[in-house]
Amino acid sequence: MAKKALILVEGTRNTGLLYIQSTKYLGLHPIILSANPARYDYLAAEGNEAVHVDTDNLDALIRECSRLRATYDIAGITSSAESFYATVGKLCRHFDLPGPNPASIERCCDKFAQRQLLAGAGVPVPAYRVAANATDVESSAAEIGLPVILKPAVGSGSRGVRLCRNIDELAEQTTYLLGGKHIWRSSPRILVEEFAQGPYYSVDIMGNEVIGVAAADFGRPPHFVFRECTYPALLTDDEHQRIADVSLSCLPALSLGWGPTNIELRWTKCGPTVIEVNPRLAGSPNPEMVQLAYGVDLVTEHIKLVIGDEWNLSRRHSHTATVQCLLPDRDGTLDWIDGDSLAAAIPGVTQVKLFVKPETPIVRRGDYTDKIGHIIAASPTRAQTAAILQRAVDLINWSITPFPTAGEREQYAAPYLPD
Ligand SMILES: Nc1ncnc2c1ncn2[C@@H]1O[C@H](COP(=O)(O)OP(=O)(O)OP(=O)(O)O)[C@@H](O)[C@H]1O
Repeated sequence: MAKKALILVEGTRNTGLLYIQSTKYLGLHPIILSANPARYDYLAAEGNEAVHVDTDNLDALIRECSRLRATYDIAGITSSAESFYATVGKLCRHFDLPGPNPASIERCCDKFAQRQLLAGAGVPVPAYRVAANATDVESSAAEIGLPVILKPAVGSGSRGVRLCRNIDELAEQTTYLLGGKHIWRSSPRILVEEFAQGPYYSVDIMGNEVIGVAAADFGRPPHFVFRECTYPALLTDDEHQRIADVSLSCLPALSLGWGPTNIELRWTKCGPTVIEVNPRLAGSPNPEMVQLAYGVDLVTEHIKLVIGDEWNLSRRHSHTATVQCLLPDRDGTLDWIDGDSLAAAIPGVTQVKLFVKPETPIVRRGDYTDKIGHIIAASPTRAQTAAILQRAVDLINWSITPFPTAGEREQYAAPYLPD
């Protein structure tokens, strides 16, 4: 009998590995299709099967999956990467496998189209405009009123997202987005949005069911780099219900509801306001934290759905899990970083990850790549988790020597390619 395999189209820095591990846990053989398998260090390290293919080309992907079908029983196709999730939907349709609706995913990934659909359905969203040039940005900001958020209409990881508090910041960010530093995959479109002020919440939905709600905060403005995130968010029953209701109202508005959806909100003076609907699982470490807090393994349950099995979303416990991100306070060369082993040895610390090695240049871009590591702690109570995490964080130290010349900073701050 042919071996059962799960095809993963590309991946993400951390969640991709979770998908591989869950695939194996379910007794399936993972096969990764990638335009550049070398970009995932976890592929070589674990001896996983990777096939080199142009993942931007649907026909090439169909050919490759057809070829693999000669050897394997393909149980399902999925991805942890948002930019390939619509393609996954098309592949699933082609091979008659369970999968997301590709048209819904495509619409949802366009933040302007998403805003229009949500606003049209009466879901609370910040005021928004779309702009293609500096003049449009200025007039949109004038209509909405400062402060505003500027962000690319398509993107993830907070890349290019910035709070603009005055005209100078607005001009600076417009130049950044349109002046060649930001890489656009299609013609530039900038969203200009009202700054929805208030606490931030992230909601994990599977199908039509809210599984978890986290509260998070960010490093220093004008950027939005996650600093800390806790499951479950501290909410009254009524607040939880209002967040769940607004979140679930996004699904019919966007024709979503198959598999995982992650919704980001802020609780403004008008109540829960939707910042973004992501038509996929939240990125790592959220799935790990959902497992610690509620005992539900979202990645494994997603794969069960993908291969046509029944998922089990029942909560097994109610703990508090918090991640603290390690954010550098300056640019320069990382001389050393230590304390990770000591921190990891503290009971209740479940994960200590460092993403950088000594001698690495650190250039903060104001997005998710600024994180140099994170620590996760979990325990049955909120107070205990906070105390464990504080002990662990206090053990991690590092030193960064500023770059000697501005030129050196520029050299490392060269534009980077999207995932
Ligand atoms: N209009 C807004 N009002 C308030 N905060 C906002 C607004 N737009 C974006 N943000 C903040 O910026 C962060 C990143 O924005 P957004 O989610 O749109 O970008 P992204 O690139 O899709 O990021 P991610 O992949 O993390 O979801 C949000 O988590 C939110 O905290």
